[in-house]
Amino acid sequence: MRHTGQEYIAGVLAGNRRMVAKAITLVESSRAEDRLLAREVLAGLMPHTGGALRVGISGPPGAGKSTFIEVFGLYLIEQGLRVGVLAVDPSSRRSGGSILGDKTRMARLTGSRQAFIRPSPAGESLGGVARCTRESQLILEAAGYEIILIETVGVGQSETLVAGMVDLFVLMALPNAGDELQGMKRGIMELADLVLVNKSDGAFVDAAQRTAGGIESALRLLHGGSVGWDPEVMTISAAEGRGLAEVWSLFSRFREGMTASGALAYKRQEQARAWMWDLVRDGLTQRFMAHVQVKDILQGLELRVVAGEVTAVVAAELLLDRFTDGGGADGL
Ligand SMILES: Nc1nc2c(ncn2[C@@H]2O[C@H](COP(=O)(O)OP(=O)(O)OP(=O)(O)O)[C@@H](O)[C@H]2O)c(=O)[nH]1
Repeated sequence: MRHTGQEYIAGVLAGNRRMVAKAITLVESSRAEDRLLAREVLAGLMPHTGGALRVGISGPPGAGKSTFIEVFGLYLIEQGLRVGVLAVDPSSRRSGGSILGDKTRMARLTGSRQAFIRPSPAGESLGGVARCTRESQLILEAAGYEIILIETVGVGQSETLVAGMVDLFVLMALPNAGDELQGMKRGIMELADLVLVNKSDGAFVDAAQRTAGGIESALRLLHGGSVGWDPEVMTISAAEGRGLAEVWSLFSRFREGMTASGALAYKRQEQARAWMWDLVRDGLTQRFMAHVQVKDILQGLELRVVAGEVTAVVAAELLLDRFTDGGGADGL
């Protein structure tokens, strides 16, 4: 049965898990009628959002992100909090599976009534995944989830997207004394508000300390992280559940400090502004590609550009003219 916008809104605000799941399915749909309904639902929920701490977690495969999210999520629940977990996983398109896709990986957290875990939507472009994740985040906030953890796998573009939708961005690293930055690109290190060197247990404790020291020096030179916050480095062991209270206390310190200084409000305002422009750009591209007059000549023109018969500049101008006045001089 199809629900009305009001039913979605009331269900989500009441924290009804089934309605939360359905509302996320709704925003994941790209059908025109679903988009219209999703817009109504999101507008109704909007005044009830913004209360959660939004955290992005990234790092190379095998760093222990899933293990950490499971134990940290359970720790937060013990503190009386409700936790939402989302993923931005561009690889889910190809493999069909995804981070979080396999629920056995976070079995205990998945089983908790205080947690809501949603894998990355499949079959979407990275921009599409980002849109769904942003909208799902709003739904979870309106439903009363107080901490939203957004996991992403380290492939560059997805980190930048996630960093653009969260308050605090965490990078997870492995103890590896020989290569303290572990091939992490400078641009990604610059996004980090906190670097967690995981697996600081057993034989890895010393290596983890050395890695943390190396990363600390690198961070000092980078001057990265959120405006108004100096990035920090900590060693933890997700497997042994060590460091969870310290991570939570850092999150709280981040939120309090950034709220008091106004930096968090400013960051969110700028994120909203950038999000709007992302949507305008995406929408324009979609409309451009679907424009009849543009479609008429697009393919042929592209081939002529590739063949060197028409310059890119002339071709682009011609296409844009067609788009804006539906005609344009065909002076080729
Ligand atoms: N020794 C040790 N092993 C850990 C720790 N955390 C995770 N692991 C192990 O490291 C492996 C990878 O952990 P995951 O949590 O799946 O890592 P991930 O970063 O989510 O990996 P991807 O989803 O592939 O990106 C698993 O075998 C974990 O059991 C830790 O703190 N100490």
